[in-house]
Amino acid sequence: MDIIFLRGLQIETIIGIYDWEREIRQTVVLDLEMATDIRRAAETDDIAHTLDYKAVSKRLIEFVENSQFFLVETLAEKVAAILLNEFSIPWVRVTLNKRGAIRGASDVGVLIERGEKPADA
Ligand SMILES: Nc1nc2c(c(=O)[nH]1)N=C([C@H](O)[C@@H](O)CO)CN2
Repeated sequence: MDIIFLRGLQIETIIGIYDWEREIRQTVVLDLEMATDIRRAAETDDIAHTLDYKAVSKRLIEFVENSQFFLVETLAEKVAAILLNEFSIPWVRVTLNKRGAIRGASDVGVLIERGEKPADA
């Protein structure tokens, strides 16, 4: 199984359970691992035969910037669903970091895996 990864995608959004969090935008950081067979693209050297990580980042920036969820769990689940359903990715690992949300901790968030890992061809 091959993986296309995208790390450290910072997006500003409304997220949080407290009243003050509904009034401001906070940064979430996405790390993505997306199962994709890259061999055809490597043979043909053609973007049409692979997952376009630029298209993924554009779609997620647009979605997350316009979202207003309370929980990091909900946002991570929605991000995973977009990847599986709109980009036909069979398996994803999504790490959503609400950096700095907990005093004394550098990072907090969720890591989820969704879909089925393809068997190696
Ligand atoms: N499991 C979770 N716990 C908490 C969340 C969350 O989204 N999932 N959110 C908060 C607050 O919004 C926090 O991030 C603000 O400091 C608290 N716990």
